[in-house]
Amino acid sequence: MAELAIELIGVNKRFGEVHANKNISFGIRKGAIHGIIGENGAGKSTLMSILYGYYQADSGSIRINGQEQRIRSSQDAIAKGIGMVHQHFMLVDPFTVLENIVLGAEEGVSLESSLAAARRHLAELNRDYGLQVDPDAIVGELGVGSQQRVEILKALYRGADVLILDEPTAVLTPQEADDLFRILRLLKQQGKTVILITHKLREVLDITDAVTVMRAGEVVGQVVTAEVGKEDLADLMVGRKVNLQLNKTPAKPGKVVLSVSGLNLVDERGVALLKDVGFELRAGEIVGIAGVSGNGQSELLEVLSGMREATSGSVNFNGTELSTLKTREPKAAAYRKLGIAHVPEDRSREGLVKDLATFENAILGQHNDKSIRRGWLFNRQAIVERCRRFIEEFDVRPALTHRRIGLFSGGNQQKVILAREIHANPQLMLIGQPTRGVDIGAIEFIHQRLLQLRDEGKALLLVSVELDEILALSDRIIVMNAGAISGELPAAEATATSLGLLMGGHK
Ligand SMILES: Nc1ncnc2c1ncn2[C@@H]1O[C@H](COP(=O)(O)OP(=O)(O)OP(=O)(O)O)[C@@H](O)[C@H]1O
Repeated sequence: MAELAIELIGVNKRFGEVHANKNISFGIRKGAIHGIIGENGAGKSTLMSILYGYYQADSGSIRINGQEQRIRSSQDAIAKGIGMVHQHFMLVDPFTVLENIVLGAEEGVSLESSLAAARRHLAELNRDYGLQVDPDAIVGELGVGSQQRVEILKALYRGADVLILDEPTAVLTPQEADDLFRILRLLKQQGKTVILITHKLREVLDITDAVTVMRAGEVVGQVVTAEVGKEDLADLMVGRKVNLQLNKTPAKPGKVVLSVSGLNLVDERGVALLKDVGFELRAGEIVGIAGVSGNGQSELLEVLSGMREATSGSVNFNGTELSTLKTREPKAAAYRKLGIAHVPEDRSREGLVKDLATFENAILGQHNDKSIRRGWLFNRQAIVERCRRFIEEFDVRPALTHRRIGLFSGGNQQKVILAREIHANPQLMLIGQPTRGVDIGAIEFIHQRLLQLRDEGKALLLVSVELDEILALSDRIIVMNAGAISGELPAAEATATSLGLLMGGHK
């Protein structure tokens, strides 16, 4: 049997009443790609944060290459050969790749000599691992896929033998994800150990050698990937049978609810973010907007939800021209009153107030709703009661109305936002990345709920970087590239490849 790179033995971690890691024990083989999967809140990130020295375990021990080690900080983890690529990159945008890589790893030598040595070392790493990163490129000007490669380079430069990647493909196109996997396979070939946290079972099956499955803080399975299928993994994760196939009947589109034409948005630096965007959306249909992040989809949602003013163009919602709408309140509030709900892409910044309790978040944007007021005052009991219903219907875990929402895992936060927005009974729902970072059980639930809304006659505009999601839910698909619409396809005719090409700007 191959040696173990990492062994976790009886690791426990509590955050107050939440037992995030319960007596976790398992090993990771040297030179393997090891997947860690589990529902939201299962404890994956906590465990990896312990391994990377962010948190200290309450009890238990860690062996690296057979030696028991205490990892007191991230610097300590790096010194012991563990590197981590986070979901949110930790790079300095105005610096070059080379400067980013040297930053913090100068080790007392002069910057000049360390830069020259780093350049040589970088060229070797680039060659050995097929990373193809230009050392002189400005990081802020690189695409997401390249920035991720810079993070990998940074970890390798610091001597990582074990590389932890936390949901690395969440922001990548299918082509970029394939490229990342090529790199991970090269790392494996060269004897590196890779730990991959992901919610995507297809990736787990494609690339990992073994998988650890976590549920509610515990390890509930440790399997050899070649011996299992997608359904086995899904069932293990969720603890019940999961229906991976969506039950979707053909749409019955009704009247036009949203009509957008000639929409342009130019930012304060004169950069065109939206270019002559136009489309229609009908009641009872889901239109998906596919695209690599940063190609105008976010700005489109911002304009349609009233958070940002377009430079020119027309947005007509149910006969009301929104671009010239006169209101005394903020536009976003006025749009809500007209019947537009919004599930924002960045849920923690725009969808929630992290320091407020769940019940307070359950009514954001709906403060004028008479059923939760007593004259000028709020009816606190009614608000908590409404929140309790949301928690029950959407299976929010833990089921605590007064817990700070920021302490919930991403998937559970998303359920609270969806419950709130659906409760407003809108005619149009603008939905950004509905299942980003959300586990498979919750995705199943959210997808069914969105289809149900469609079948009830709502119009849904769905922005997602997940092509599988766009393909599964949409009736029509619009692709955006560089701020413009690069194509439109009926969902039945679209494939990941045809969309991927349009996303890259190929017509
Ligand atoms: N700093 C913290 N303070 C309090 N509770 C926390 C903290 N970090 C995590 N938790 C709680 O610990 C549990 C495990 O969270 P963790 O982030 O490890 O799960 P996860 O499996 O990584 O979930 P996800 O897939 O959503 O990223 C959750 O209930 C979470 O709310």
